[in-house]
Amino acid sequence: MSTRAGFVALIGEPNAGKSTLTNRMVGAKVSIVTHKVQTTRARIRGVALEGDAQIVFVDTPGLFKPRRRLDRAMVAAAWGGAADADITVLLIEAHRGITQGVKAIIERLNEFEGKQRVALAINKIDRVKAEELLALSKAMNEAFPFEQTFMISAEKGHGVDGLKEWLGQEMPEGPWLYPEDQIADLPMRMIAAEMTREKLTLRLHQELPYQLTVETESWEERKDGSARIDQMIYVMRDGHKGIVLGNKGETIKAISKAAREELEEFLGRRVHLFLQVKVREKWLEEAERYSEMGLDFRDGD
Ligand SMILES: Nc1nc2c(ncn2[C@@H]2O[C@H](COP(=O)(O)OP(=O)(O)OP(=O)(O)O)[C@@H](O)[C@H]2O)c(=O)[nH]1
Repeated sequence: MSTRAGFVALIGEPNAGKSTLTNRMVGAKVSIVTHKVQTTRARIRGVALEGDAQIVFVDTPGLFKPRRRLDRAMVAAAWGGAADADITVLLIEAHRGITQGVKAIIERLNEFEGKQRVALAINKIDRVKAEELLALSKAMNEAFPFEQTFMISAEKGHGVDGLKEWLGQEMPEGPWLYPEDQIADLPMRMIAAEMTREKLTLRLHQELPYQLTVETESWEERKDGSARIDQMIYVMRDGHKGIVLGNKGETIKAISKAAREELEEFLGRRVHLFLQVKVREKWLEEAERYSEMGLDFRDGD
């Protein structure tokens, strides 16, 4: 069977319904909310299956009109995420029409000059009358040549199947990006490891974050309702170990604190997190490391 897989960037103003739409497409399956795309430009909202296609929805945060330099840089990064995606879906709210925010997004879309495939999804159609909807769709298509226009209610489910079907068909041929069983329910141990890896990525510079991996080694539920979680950070060189630990262990302490706080928030209870660092020169070649990450390890890859 030939499979398809690709990325769909969901863009839209805050509150447009991006999360509601993703949850609906992903269905009962848990979305990988914490997983960052390696570039850290985009966040994965969820992975949906449509026939033989795997659709990875990525978020492009912060689509607002930037004033400060930093904000502009963030917005540029967000648009980078959209440029990397196979298809971009602009989600707008039917009852709000073409707002200033939507206008600004269209302006940016026009800068892609036809290099990016863009579809329009008018959401919350349950809040407007049919005539209004048609007028909005016409005005939007005059402002930008959308490849397709979908009218949906992410909350009620109307029109969502049509959108999903179309996205599935349009994904490029290729192997799935995530193994099927991993999407359904990403084990908590892996989510916890991802959280620590994210903190390492935020704190360490250059390529180091790509040269390490984090595994949850044990997870103990305690009588008082808290959890004790032990994780191992594998690095490739002694020097890297020193960097991860930091002066007097400062770096690892800060990472551990940040990861623990996020875990506590996620789990809604107290967590005791213990991190250790081990040098494992060849972890990239060890099959076991891959299965822990939910990836297939094949000889010769
Ligand atoms: N009436 C109606 N409300 C909807 C629909 N879809 C989403 N909403 C509501 O719109 C609000 C925002 O939805 P979210 O999915 O959180 O929006 P979002 O775009 O993910 O927001 P950010 O994560 O802040 O960017 C929620 O209160 C939803 O219940 C819809 O089809 N109809």
